[in-house]
Amino acid sequence: MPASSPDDQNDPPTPPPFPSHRRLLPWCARAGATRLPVWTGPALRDRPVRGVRTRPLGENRAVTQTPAPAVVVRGLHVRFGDVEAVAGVDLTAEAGQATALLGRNGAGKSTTMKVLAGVVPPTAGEVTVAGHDAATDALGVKRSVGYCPDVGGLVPRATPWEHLQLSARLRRMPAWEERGRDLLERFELGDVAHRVVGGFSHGMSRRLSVVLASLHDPAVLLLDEPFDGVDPLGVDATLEVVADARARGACVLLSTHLRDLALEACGEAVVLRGGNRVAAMQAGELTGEAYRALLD
Ligand SMILES: Nc1ncnc2c1ncn2[C@@H]1O[C@H](COP(=O)(O)OP(=O)(O)OP(=O)(O)O)[C@@H](O)[C@H]1O
Repeated sequence: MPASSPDDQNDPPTPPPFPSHRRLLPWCARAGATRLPVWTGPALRDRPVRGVRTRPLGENRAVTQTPAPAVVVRGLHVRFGDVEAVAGVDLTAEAGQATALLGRNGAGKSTTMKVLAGVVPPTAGEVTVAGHDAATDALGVKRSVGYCPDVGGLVPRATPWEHLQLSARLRRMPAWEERGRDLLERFELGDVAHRVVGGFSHGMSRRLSVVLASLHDPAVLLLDEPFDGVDPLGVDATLEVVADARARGACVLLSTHLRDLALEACGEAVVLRGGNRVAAMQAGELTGEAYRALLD
């Protein structure tokens, strides 16, 4: 049996999964590569390179369109022991729409998001996400959504690349590496792709959580406080992910305290107070004055 096939001689060996661009070029030279492996390299946005993929997120990717409305919530109640966290929320969100969830601390935003993500069951009411009933088909809900929780969700001893690998494996995604690299680059996490996240700053962890939520192009994207502690470049990357999701027909729900960013990201706004929905309107109508009046 020959030591190597003709293909082996022509093809360079497989590169490490996420090499830094500095290590990649010597590797190609050593391997006698006649072609570069697919690699975007850091600072892609600032330094376009010939032959490097610059496809905008979302382009050429198949999307599972769900019939509108993608999210329906009717009379949602969530109780934790004696605490009524959500006390009668109604909400409808269409495919291709982004809706901001606003309200003071303890208003019930995160709890509503958790129900939409299929991680907390509704105590009462009707919740349908991408056609799946949250009370009876939590797994169907989980499969349809990408969820960035307000806190936690990351494994401190794993790296961003390992988080992506795990997420892709759980979702049985056959080809995800290029998408993963694109997202890490856009969120300026490419250089720390192999660093354990236990040492990440709060903003870095937030950015990685948005990356993980959007990796699989979910039909419903749920972002709970994605801007919290995030720098302006991270904010831009998050706005881009939201715009991309809307463009491919996904439904986005985004919880935040930052009214200005909510208006920038979303066309619709829902305001919660004391676990109740107190307003639903076009985001442009939510002036600072109107918002303050709704909070009091
Ligand atoms: N697991 C829990 N056990 C008991 N009470 C809870 C639990 N989760 C939430 N709550 C309570 O439910 C209410 C709503 O909390 P929630 O986190 O949904 O509010 P929020 O609008 O997201 O607030 P914030 O803006 O501060 O994140 C609060 O009174 C909170 O203390």
